[in-house]
Amino acid sequence: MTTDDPSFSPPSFVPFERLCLIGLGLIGSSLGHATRRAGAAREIIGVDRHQPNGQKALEIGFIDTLAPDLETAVTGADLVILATPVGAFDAIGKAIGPHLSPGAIVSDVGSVKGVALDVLTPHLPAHIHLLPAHPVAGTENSGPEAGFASLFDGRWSILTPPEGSDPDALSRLTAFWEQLGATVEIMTAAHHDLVLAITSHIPHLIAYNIVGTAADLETVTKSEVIKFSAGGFRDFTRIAASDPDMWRDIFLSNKDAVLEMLGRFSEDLSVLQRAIRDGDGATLHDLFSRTRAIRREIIEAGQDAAAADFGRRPPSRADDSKF
Ligand SMILES: NC(=O)C1=CN([C@@H]2O[C@H](COP(=O)(O)OP(=O)(O)OC[C@H]3O[C@@H](n4cnc5c(N)ncnc54)[C@H](O)[C@@H]3O)[C@@H](O)[C@H]2O)C=CC1
Ligand SMILES: O=C(O)C(=O)Cc1ccc(O)cc1
Repeated sequence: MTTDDPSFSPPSFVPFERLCLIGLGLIGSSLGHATRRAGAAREIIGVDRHQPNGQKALEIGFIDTLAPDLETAVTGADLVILATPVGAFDAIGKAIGPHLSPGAIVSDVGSVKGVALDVLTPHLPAHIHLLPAHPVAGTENSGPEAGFASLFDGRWSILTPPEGSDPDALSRLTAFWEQLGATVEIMTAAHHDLVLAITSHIPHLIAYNIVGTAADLETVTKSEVIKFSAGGFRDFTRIAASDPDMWRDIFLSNKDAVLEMLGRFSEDLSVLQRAIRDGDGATLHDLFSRTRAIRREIIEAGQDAAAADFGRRPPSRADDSKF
């Protein structure tokens, strides 16, 4: 755990009795596999709106029981994790609120954290510990068959506890993520959403846009785009293959931070546009040299930006003063 708050006690590992996973796709299934591997919960209950995904989860075996509905799923659970697109959180919070066990921890894995606090808080009784989380680990794939136990190994899991959160509950959730292989970082939801807007959300928007632009060109055929796609474009197509529901919800719920970062991005893009128009090679070369140095720093710190290594934490803390 990396936190400056002196009120936290070092996490000790006590497995949860009953983990409830709401949403059994890529992240829900990875949570199930990783929890089993670590022995971090004695029992795993799953529920999914899409019946075939629930059945598949049982068949693969990363849950013990498939609940017929949300109310049954959360009954008796001491840890409930929402692993659905963030747009579903409001309705789920409303449905589970009255059925949660006293003292249960409610968490999530959503890619936007302000929304988790805003929409879940009003639905939860005072005895519930709401502790939102975001594992910075994933792939472009979806569904229960896409998950795997090592997804969180060596990755960051960012926790965004609201002010006044119970230190023991926070300590237990921290220990849980550490058992799953992640390193926990604690920050405010607002700061998380700003940082992830530039490191994850805008890159996805750029990928969706560039692949869309290429697909819509009149003078270049789609088969030419496929045939001659160079490495850079292929990387964009991987990211642009990410789940449409999930990413629609991310952009709609992190609107302010994404628009703020998009404004900066557009300004910088205009500078490049002007440099190209003016034949200003020095400006282009200066930027490309600076960005090449950043890539080298990431690699030296052990954070290879290759797809499979997205979000992997460095072996020692990287100097993040430049980011
Ligand atoms: N895909 C990724 O790489 C990462 C995703 N996340 C976050 O994790 C969450 C889940 O994403 P994935 O697992 O990738 O999505 P996914 O599409 O693989 O799985 C989502 C599952 O939730 C189910 N679901 C949707 N609405 C539901 C509802 N109202 N009640 C019950 N089940 C419902 C779907 O049927 C599906 O099985 C999202 O909030 C996303 O922002 C976080 C880190 C990485
Ligand atoms: O596959 C990739 O490149 C990703 O970016 C995965 C990812 C998607 C969403 C997140 O909130 C965190 C990680």
